[in-house]
Amino acid sequence: MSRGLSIRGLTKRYPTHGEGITVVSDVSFDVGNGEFFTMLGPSGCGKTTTLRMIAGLEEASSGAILIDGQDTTNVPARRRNVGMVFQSYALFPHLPVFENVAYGLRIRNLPETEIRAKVGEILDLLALSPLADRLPGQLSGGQQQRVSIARALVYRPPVLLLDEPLANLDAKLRVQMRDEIRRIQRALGIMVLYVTHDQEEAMAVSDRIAVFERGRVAQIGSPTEIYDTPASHFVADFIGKANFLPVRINKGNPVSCHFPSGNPITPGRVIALPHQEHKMIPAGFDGLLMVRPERLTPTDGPAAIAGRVERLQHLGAMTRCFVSVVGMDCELLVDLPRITRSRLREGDPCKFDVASSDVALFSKAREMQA
Ligand SMILES: Nc1ncnc2c1ncn2[C@@H]1O[C@H](COP(=O)(O)OP(=O)(O)OP(=O)(O)O)[C@@H](O)[C@H]1O
Repeated sequence: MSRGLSIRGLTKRYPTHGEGITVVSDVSFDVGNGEFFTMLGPSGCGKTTTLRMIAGLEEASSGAILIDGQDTTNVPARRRNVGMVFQSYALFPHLPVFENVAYGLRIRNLPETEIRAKVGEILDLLALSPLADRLPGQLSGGQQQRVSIARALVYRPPVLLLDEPLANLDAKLRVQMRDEIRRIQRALGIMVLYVTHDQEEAMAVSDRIAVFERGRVAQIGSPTEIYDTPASHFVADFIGKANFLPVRINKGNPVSCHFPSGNPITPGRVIALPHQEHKMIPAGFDGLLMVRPERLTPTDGPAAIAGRVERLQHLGAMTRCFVSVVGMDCELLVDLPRITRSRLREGDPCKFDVASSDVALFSKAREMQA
């Protein structure tokens, strides 16, 4: 029997006047016990709908949801043994913290001693014990969200589902709380399925991420895999910062092209090019070279890219340079560690180099069609 969660071909269609709309399309992934798995994507791409189908709050149009090998696709929400935390905390305003957390255990008629022990333990874990007698209205947003997490965890569900749990918190608290959620997940060794549209948050907490694009999974991988080897233009653009330079592709194997400066390069990765399987790319085909801003290094020697520093942004540990590329109508982002920034001034000509292993080539035509 396979352990963990298995999603197979999950699809959700809503009937509308015409043919209906498909908001989740053939989504499949596996999540292991104890894994922190995040569904990431822009607003409206189907993350919440997928999570709600896993929770049993939304009926799947087709596909299957298996927990520890058991098909739970048609099991009602209350019998699924998953905990769910929503963006809105949904606490009972008239009940103190302790009773908010104890509520679900009370309606299940657990003995009082057991309730006290279970609630006490989870309040300790979330550092909420000193606040046990307060009403939700007397708590900060972050504390209220911790109570709602405690309430979901008190049953010790093997799967915890979190839908944008930090959306209502300010930036600093969001960072604190995401680390807290990760700590609790590790301490309890439970599986967490997390939904966010914030790529930095996803990168910071997840073991693996599924990037969603218009109802489909565009890529699944560890944060490093997704950042270093994005599977498509969409993923490269959505995760972190990326420069895309239009280039003409040379015919040949391996595929090569030229930087705007005229320097040839054989990209470390070639992604989604037509005819790629035959290794015969039509000469003169348009492509996009992708390079991350921190992979560009200033040089005095022969350079891949020549330009002019238009603007410098000092961001503390690093400096972000906005560079206009010679002979091209495009702006390049270059992130430099603070230590090297003194070499560049606004208005100066500048040259940058990049290793071929740090360059990926995408098909421009195909991305335009998508
Ligand atoms: N009852 C419904 N009928 C028709 N379309 C719906 C219904 N519920 C949701 N949708 C549509 O399904 C799509 C996916 O919604 P969903 O909430 O899953 O996206 P999301 O990725 O979680 O976005 P967000 O981050 O904004 O919550 C959206 O385009 C939404 O408008």
